Amino acid sequence: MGIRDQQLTTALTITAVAAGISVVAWKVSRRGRDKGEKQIKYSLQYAGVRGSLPALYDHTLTPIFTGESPKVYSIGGNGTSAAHLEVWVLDSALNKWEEILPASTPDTGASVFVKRARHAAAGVGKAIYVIGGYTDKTMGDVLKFDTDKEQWSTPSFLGDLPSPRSSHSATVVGKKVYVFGGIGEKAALNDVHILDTDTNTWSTPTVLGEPPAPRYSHSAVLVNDDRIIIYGGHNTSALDDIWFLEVGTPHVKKQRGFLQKDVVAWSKGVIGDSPQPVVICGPSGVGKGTLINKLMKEHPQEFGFSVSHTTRKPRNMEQDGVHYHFTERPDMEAAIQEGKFLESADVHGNLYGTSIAAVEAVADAGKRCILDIDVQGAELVKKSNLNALFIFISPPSFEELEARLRGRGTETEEQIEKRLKNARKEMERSSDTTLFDHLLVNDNIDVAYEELKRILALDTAAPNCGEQTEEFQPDGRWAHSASVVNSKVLIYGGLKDGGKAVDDMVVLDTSGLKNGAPGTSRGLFWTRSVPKCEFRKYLCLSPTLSPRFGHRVVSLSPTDILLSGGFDGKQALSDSVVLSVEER
Ligand SMILES: Nc1ncnc2c1ncn2[C@@H]1O[C@H](COP(=O)(O)OP(=O)(O)OP(=O)(O)O)[C@@H](O)[C@H]1O
Ligand SMILES: Nc1nc2c(ncn2[C@@H]2O[C@H](COP(=O)(O)O)[C@@H](O)[C@H]2O)c(=O)[nH]1
Repeated sequence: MGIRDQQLTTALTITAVAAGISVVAWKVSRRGRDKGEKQIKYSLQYAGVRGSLPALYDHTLTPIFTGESPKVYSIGGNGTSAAHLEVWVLDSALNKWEEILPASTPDTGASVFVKRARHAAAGVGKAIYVIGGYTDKTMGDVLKFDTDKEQWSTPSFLGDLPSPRSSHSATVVGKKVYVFGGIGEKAALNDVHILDTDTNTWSTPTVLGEPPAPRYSHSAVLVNDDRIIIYGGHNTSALDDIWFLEVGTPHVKKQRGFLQKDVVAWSKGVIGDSPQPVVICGPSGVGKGTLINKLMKEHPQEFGFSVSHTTRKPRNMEQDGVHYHFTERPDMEAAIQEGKFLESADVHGNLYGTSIAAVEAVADAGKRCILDIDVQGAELVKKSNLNALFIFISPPSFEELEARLRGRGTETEEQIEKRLKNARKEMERSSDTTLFDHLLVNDNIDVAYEELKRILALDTAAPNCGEQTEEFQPDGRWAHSASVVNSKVLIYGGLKDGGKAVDDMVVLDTSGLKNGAPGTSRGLFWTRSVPKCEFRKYLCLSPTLSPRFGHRVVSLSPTDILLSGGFDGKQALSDSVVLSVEER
């Protein structure tokens, strides 16, 4: 089969080394949902050197699962020596690397592989798709490697292939491969392409939301099985932003059904929790606005009002942008079609709605968002990913409601009649505990206000702030690696501005992930993984694991990560190391 054995060094095995080498533990505490200290501890254990590849970087590592332990294929890359840079395989059960000399294809009589680096590779079933890359020019071809036959082919695809690019990402979700970004022939890219390996078709989906800036040498890994987390990369400088490309979230599935097209959605990652929003509902004239005004006046730093859009005309004292964004129906309908609204409804003959931007603005100010919306809107928010607290305000009697509405003197008789009619329907929902968490009767305003404050203070589900006791924001980096263990994204090495290779690991904790498209993805936390000295001590068991970039990682199991190769600034590296990550 053309496999040439390479002499391998297997001086250390996983069990031999892992035993007894307690390496590092680190702790991050934060104030959050539990209002106490939350500790995240890992210990990383050096697990063994598993043979050696040629010294190389900017290659790809692709796992193919045939049994319990995968085979990992290293393809292409740059190396100190130009030879032996086609395909290598690590049989993780046998613990050894072997070079594969791919079988020739009948039409060419030779392997169709064209030497390349900074390409992307995606393993689906037993096939590996190699997309683009760079030799002496940027490449746009797509090759397929059959791991059973150990043979390359150049498949004919339907649809348009991604434009030539290198240092892009290709992430496998089911049988689809999502290609993002990279650097093209002229500039960095931020486009998304999908390869459906079932139909051999390339397509460009409808992309919802604001995309990240163009970038290359970023990392892309799948989290929650339904979104790809993109971190860092380079454009004109090292990037430190976090993005989610949602490919199978409920929002994306809903939009797919609605638009009858393939849809993906961008959501920007935000560090820290935002306080739980509060939805205040109740019939017109019950006193929602009066209660909210009191709350905002007494706690201006804690609460922020979500300024709705409406097609209703302004009342005397109402200011545009403060009480409402007063708008024309066609404009508002167009914005709703563009997906800019969290909810919208026809209320008493006018269109009202909460824009995503209105809620984001309050959350960005670190305040707890108050939404004053009708029951239809509350139902839609309930179905969204806002995770709000729902309060229904009820009048002591229908007569009192009518008296308040008339006493306010802001509506015509016709409008009052309409609002009272709708009030009866809304009141029927007041005790629906599937929708509302609290029912508050506004009889005496001072008593009702105290009750509202009690509800808000007693809501233990609501984090009071997103503050981390250990504030930490890593510098941007590119040509790093990322892998996921238990919702934690382990980011290792890479380059920082100034062009220096680094050897630190930072961890992005996504276990508290909230919200998402069509808004931001909140609840992320950075943790400083391993104190550097400890990590070095740990690493000194493997003297060759030095600062590096252009290395590659791949998950061998839910807890074991294989890291191989890279460039330390002077030379290509040939080591392969398994990090065994234990969370306690
Ligand atoms: N507990 C109360 N006792 C007596 N009057 C009240 C009480 N609460 C509010 N009001 C009065 O009732 C009227 C309606 O209140 P408000 O405008 O706050 O209602 P709302 O629920 O916000 O109405 P809408 O949904 O139409 O905006 C106002 O004149 C207000 O001063
Ligand atoms: N579904 C939504 N309902 C909203 C929104 N903003 C306000 N409202 C509700 O409309 C009525 C009437 O308000 P008014 O200011 O004309 O008296 C009231 O019940 C509000 O709760 C919204 O964005 N979405």
